Amino acid sequence: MTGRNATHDPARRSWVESANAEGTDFPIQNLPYGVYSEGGGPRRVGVAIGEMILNLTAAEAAGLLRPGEPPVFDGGTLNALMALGPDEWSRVRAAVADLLDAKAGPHADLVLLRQDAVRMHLPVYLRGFTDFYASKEHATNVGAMFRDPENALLPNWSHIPIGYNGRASTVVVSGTGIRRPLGQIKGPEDMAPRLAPTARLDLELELGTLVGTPSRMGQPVTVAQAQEMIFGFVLLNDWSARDVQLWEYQPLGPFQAKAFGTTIGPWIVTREALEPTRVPTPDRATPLLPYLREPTDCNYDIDLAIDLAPAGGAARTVSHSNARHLYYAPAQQLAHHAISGCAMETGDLLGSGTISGPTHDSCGSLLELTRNGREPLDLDGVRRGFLEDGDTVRLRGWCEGAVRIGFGTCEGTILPAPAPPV
Ligand SMILES: O=C(O)/C=C/C(=O)CC(=O)CC(=O)O
Ligand SMILES: [Ca+2]
Ligand SMILES: [Mg+2]
Repeated sequence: MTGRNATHDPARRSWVESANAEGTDFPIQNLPYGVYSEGGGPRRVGVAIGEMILNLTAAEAAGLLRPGEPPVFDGGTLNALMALGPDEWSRVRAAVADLLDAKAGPHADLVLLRQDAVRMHLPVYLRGFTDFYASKEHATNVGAMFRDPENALLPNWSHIPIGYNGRASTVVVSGTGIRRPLGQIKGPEDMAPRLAPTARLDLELELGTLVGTPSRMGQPVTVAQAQEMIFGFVLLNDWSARDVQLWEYQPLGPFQAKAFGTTIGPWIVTREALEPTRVPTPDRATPLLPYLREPTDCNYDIDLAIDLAPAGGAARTVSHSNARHLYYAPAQQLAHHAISGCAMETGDLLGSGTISGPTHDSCGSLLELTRNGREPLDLDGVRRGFLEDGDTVRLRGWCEGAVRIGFGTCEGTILPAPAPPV
């Protein structure tokens, strides 16, 4: 489904008053999906509306969504809906919007809860996690620091979306503590490697793409088909241990430096909600091979921000970026992932790669913002090169169009390292 429909109408209002408030991330035009529980009860699928969550598991059981069809909201994840494909995603989205429309008014079978009264969970049973490297600014900045400032971008970068296979097992929902990892470290002055807690713990500002429709093993997909396979997007923080990374990454890429934790936001903003914010990828001097060419605008104009708070201190915004800087759009990443015949599955997560913009204050990692720790940030008197125990990182994302479409927040606090195994 492309183009605008009634679910994008900026004049539409909800009977849930907080959804009509200026500045809310969750007006009736957004309707992001999440999974929550209340008081230790079972997991429910819900949709964010203003400050509230609408219980879709209950709405479906009451016959208000997809009447007569097998349920999709009773499994405690979004996977069953994601597997149904774009036509059904649109129909469900339109039905949820109708239930919440100001003209409808509350219905006795609709269960609304306050978002601050529930616990959020991973919204999807994640099958795989692949992380890309798709911001030219980030790749240039890191290449200059880790390798050669004269040839910062490796020759393959302008032709191929570079990626590595991450770990779905340690993808966690916003609010989960992140334990400082142990790893092998060998600095340039060290005679031998040692096992130690990372001293260069970093964050990475990314957008996560969730695959809905699967592809078959042995069967490549076009960029246009890949676009239709995407169910939605989440904020994503790909925590990274830079000292571990530098020692381990050649020749096969990051391994333990990025396997200890990846945080995603609780709300999946659907691709359909973001339709009005589509923009083209940046200009490129090197033409892409035909299988990677963008048939129509495949990037999204999503403002992004990083807030950092030391333990007990106030949060400061340390970077502002935008997903439109991605040189390879999510659909191009997905088409590349499937070109070998690699099967993509419902519940696969693709990290965009760190999204850095063209200016220093739009960099998406501390590695770049502090120039590898040499120029620490000043957080109201507290200096930070890399993350300390107790620090909290919060990512935010939003689109400022005719209406604001927001992602909520993606947060994590650093916990002290474990004792080494003996
Ligand atoms: O340039 C390198 O050697 C590695 C850079 C990264 O940190 C890899 C990564 O996670 C990709 C990204 O987030 O853009
Ligand atoms: Ca990354
Ligand atoms: Mg990770």
